[in-house]
Amino acid sequence: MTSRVQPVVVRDVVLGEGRPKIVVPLTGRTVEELRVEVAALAGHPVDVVEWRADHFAELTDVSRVVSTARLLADDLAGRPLLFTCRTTAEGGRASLGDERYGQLILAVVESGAVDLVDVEYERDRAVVDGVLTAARERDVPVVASYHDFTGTPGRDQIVDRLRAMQDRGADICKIAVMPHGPADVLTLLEATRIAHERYVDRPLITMAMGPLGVVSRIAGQLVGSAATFGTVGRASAPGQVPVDALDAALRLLDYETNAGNE
Ligand SMILES: O=C1C[C@@](O)(C(=O)O)C[C@@H](O)[C@@H]1O
Repeated sequence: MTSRVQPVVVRDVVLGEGRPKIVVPLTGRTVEELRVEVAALAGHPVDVVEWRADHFAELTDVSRVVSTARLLADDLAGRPLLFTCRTTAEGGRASLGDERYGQLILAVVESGAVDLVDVEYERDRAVVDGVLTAARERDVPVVASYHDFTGTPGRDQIVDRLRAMQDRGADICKIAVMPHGPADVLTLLEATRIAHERYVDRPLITMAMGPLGVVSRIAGQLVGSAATFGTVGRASAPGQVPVDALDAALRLLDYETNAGNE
């Protein structure tokens, strides 16, 4: 099977090639808590760090958010930093209107402090397009995201949404769903495979959340999901597993390195 995916390279991490990359969220409320979380990453298999800024107590102070992003990037010493402000509509904590949401993300992109930025695809169209344009100018790859915390859309709906993200110019297309039974998990995996093999030529990140969905967090290489979120400390979404176990599972399922075992 040949992959048509154009990998996204952030520092020394290649998304869209080989084993899925491990992303760890930081959910501290203060600068001090965040720095403790960064220090705790030492010795763990972590490819990318996500700052879930919606947990930050000073989220409404844009310059404080930017200076904190810089500080975290320094502390991370070369590990890529993904900036995410997850709103309440998508399972996060930030209740920001479209305008303030857009201003915050734009300020972070324009600061040059982060390596990747998440934008919620369902936000106001002009806001999403504004972020995509600014990020392109600054060479900051954009992860377009969509979360359904209530259920799992049908297979074709998931595929269509991933394609729509690509058509709008996202560099990476991400969908998280909530399964209510094993069939929902299989729907998510099958939709990912179809999008990856037939329609989307850039990295995808998909997951079924909650305990039922754990298999989707380790099966990415099989179906074409380029990254998976795991924990060092607190989880940012239901079903995330600790990174050491996650890494062991990804290695076990790595069919490229298993090829010699036939
Ligand atoms: O979008 C995602 C995926 C996620 O919701 C998960 O289910 O692992 C975790 C979030 O931190 C991240 O922004």
